[in-house]
Amino acid sequence: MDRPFVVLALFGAAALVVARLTRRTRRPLPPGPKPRWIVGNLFDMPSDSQWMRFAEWSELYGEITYVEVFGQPIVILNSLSACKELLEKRGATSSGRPIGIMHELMNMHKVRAGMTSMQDDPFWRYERRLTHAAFGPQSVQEYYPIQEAQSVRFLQKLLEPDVNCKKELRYAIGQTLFEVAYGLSPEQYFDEFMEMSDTLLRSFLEATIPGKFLVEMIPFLRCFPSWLPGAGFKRYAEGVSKVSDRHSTIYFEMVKTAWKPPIPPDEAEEALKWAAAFMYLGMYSTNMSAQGMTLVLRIAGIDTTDQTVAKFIIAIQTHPDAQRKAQEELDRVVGTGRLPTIADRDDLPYLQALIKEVLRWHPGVATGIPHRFTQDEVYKGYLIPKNTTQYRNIARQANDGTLLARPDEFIPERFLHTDPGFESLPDPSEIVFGFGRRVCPGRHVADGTVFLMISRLLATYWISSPQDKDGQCPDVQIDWSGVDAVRYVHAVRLAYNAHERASYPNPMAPRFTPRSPGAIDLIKVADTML
Ligand code: HEM
Repeated sequence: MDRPFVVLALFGAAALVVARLTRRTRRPLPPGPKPRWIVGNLFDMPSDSQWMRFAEWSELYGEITYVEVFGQPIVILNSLSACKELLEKRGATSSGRPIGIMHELMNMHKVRAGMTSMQDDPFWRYERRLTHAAFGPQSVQEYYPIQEAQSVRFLQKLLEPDVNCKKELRYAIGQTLFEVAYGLSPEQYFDEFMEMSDTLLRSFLEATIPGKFLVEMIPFLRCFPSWLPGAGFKRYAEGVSKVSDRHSTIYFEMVKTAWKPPIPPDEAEEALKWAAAFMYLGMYSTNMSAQGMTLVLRIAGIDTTDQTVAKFIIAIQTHPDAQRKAQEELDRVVGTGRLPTIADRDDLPYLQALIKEVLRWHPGVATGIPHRFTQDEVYKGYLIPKNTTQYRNIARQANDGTLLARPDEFIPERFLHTDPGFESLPDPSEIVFGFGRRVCPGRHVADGTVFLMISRLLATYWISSPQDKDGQCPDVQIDWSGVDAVRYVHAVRLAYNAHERASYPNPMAPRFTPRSPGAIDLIKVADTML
């Protein structure tokens, strides 16, 4: 970074710190690592594998850790009970989002990324209401035919020689979300859209990492022209902003004539009225709130769901016993003459336990999407000042050694609650989708997609690691150390790529072998039409 730029940045930060120090603190702040002068805990903050550092802090400081970066207060909620108390019971003061300057510069704030980056205000509450109408537990039943058709399409693709499994999986999940959100499929634009969604999600999440972009701590830096040395963040944001624009514009143009809103017609009319109000207030630069809403549903929903099914595929190759047990249950309950449907779910306890373990094992959104406290709060005698940014250590909660034995291992049986001591084990879907008012609104959609994909894969294929030229199955090596919201995606891809780099005869890991000639027939005749 350039020297004048650093001097100005430090000057701004010093002003912030002085302002903060002069504030009278009535109660102690929660414990945490000692901050340095001006920069605070900047150098303590990990830029990746955040959840692991946060977990180390939880050993030292307990269920809530306090840090500061350039005067910006941050708390990390490590325990489930702190999350439930502060995010669910006191959701009225803990459901804001940090004011994301990078998100604004990347053109995601208020307009493009829709509700994910909106504040806890009437507009956001309205969008949540619409989303609930479209994706609540009852409404999602309408999408089962879409999810079933896409799962069949995926099974059929796997019959083809040299199929690229990860590409086809992503395609199936992406198409499901497109059809759910817009009632149509983008067909010729699909690859381009998926690539853009990838960029947008990665940039969105990167901008939530504390200390990653100085401008988040020192807002006046945003006024610097992008050609100035050291203002690389602005050039980066401009690049992402172009992707945001293209993503929205083409897609909206394409769907505006054919859009079947995923909400009842009277609500759609209401949405248009609100959109007009947004435009009037300058909150939406163009078009309608539905654009932002459905855009974020796709971006927030594709990678998370794709990686959950990918995680299953990785886990199951190395756990043949779990695979065999789930298949025995499916054969007994569903039989081999048809594919499983959502209606079978309640009769498949082992499969349900397996899916819970997939959700729990290395959760994808490891530290959640940060919230902001909109008022001072007091928790167990500690002050959490207004405007504090807050992370949840979801990955640690899912790996809490006091609640479950051998947390690193993949053990579906732990959710059958047959072992003494496991009775109090929380359901992972109450952790990995977040908490309180901001809880993931797409969780019931994800639930259906994940169940249909996993149950149908197990019903028809035996999934194993690829063999090398000597017929040996190499171990799947995954570097989980980089797991957090951003890196997780890379970790799963690494697992696939490891095989690709090793150039096995079939480079597409893993191997899907139809379980029987009957299974092949079942896949071939299954309907992909809605
Ligand atoms: C297994 C799949 C999924 C996981 C693990 C997941 C997880 C999460 C988490 C942890 C959050 C943050 C909650 C918070 O801020 O406290 C979130 C937010 C969100 N998710 Fe999901 N999600 C998944 C699938 C989906 C799907 C399929 C959709 C869309 C249909 C979706 C749409 C959203 C949206 C719009 C938000 C932002 C909500 C807001 O800010 O009010 N997610 N998700």
